[in-house]
Amino acid sequence: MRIDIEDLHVAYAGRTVVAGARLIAEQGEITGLVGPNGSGKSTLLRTVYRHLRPTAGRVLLAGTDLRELTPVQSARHVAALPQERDSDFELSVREVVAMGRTPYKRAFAGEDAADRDTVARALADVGMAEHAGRRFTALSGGERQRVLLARAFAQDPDVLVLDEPTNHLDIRHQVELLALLRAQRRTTLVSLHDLNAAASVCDRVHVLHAGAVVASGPPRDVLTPALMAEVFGVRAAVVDHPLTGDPLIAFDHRDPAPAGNSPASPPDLWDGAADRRPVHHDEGRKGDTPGARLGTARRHTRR
Ligand SMILES: Nc1ncnc2c1ncn2[C@@H]1O[C@H](COP(=O)(O)OP(=O)(O)OP(=O)(O)O)[C@@H](O)[C@H]1O
Repeated sequence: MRIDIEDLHVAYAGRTVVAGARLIAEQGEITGLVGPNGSGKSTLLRTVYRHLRPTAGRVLLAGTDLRELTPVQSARHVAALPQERDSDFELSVREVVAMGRTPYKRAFAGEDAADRDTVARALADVGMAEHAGRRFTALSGGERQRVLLARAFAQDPDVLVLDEPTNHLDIRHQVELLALLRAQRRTTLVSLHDLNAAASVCDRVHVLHAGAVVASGPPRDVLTPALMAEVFGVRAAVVDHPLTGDPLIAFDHRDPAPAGNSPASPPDLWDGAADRRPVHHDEGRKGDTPGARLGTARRHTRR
């Protein structure tokens, strides 16, 4: 199922933190959301899993405004791994994962064989099958993370919304999780701080800056040295990964900001104040905004 986010505005106590964000997560693709701290990634994702209501704009699920669906209807289609990881369940690991089946159950109905299979598969997918009987609160941060991800998988959703799913995971489990997302081919909208992970796993990425999407497209087109400098305020080179051929962003950890450069305020990212359209690399792509090109961003060459 495709997700369309149209001119989304979200405010906390009257303070707008997402201002006119617009993006598409295509059916079966992995769509990445990247951006500096506080740029609005979690806030945008919260509107997709209905933790927050937009102050303006819409979120469409396969063309239907989410507000037209009941919470149960949307929970049958959209599962989330939120950033606020509820962690005080006095439940077993298996019971936490079984909560993912709730949208499919009548009140007080028990589990059937299909539910049990789905829960077992979800636990196995995240490598937690042998911990099924343990108390959730006795797990490490990374283990809890994997259990909450299994709960989202157990919901058997068309759309996965994942806020920093690799947080707390060691590198092996990060790689396994990203491989699993790729293999599942569900519509996935995922925020990631690890730009190299985003470059290797995402079909396309959207860069949020101060609540607006300022660049969109395949990772190789978007995650350029110019964007690293202008949005993140760091020096970086982009090379081909020697093992995979994916873009590999090599950061200069010794010298954070390029000489004389600090992260730009959003309007500086547009070419021309009269035409404040964000930078997209999907020109001609149905439903995406055609736009100006960011500074020295490179043209798409691969993928
Ligand atoms: N519950 C809240 N109440 C008030 N303001 C909030 C709340 N949650 C986030 N904000 C503010 O909204 C802005 C966007 O925050 P958000 O968490 O969406 O950013 P983010 O891009 O996910 O950040 P990070 O990379 O640090 O996780 C920030 O200025 C933040 O302080």
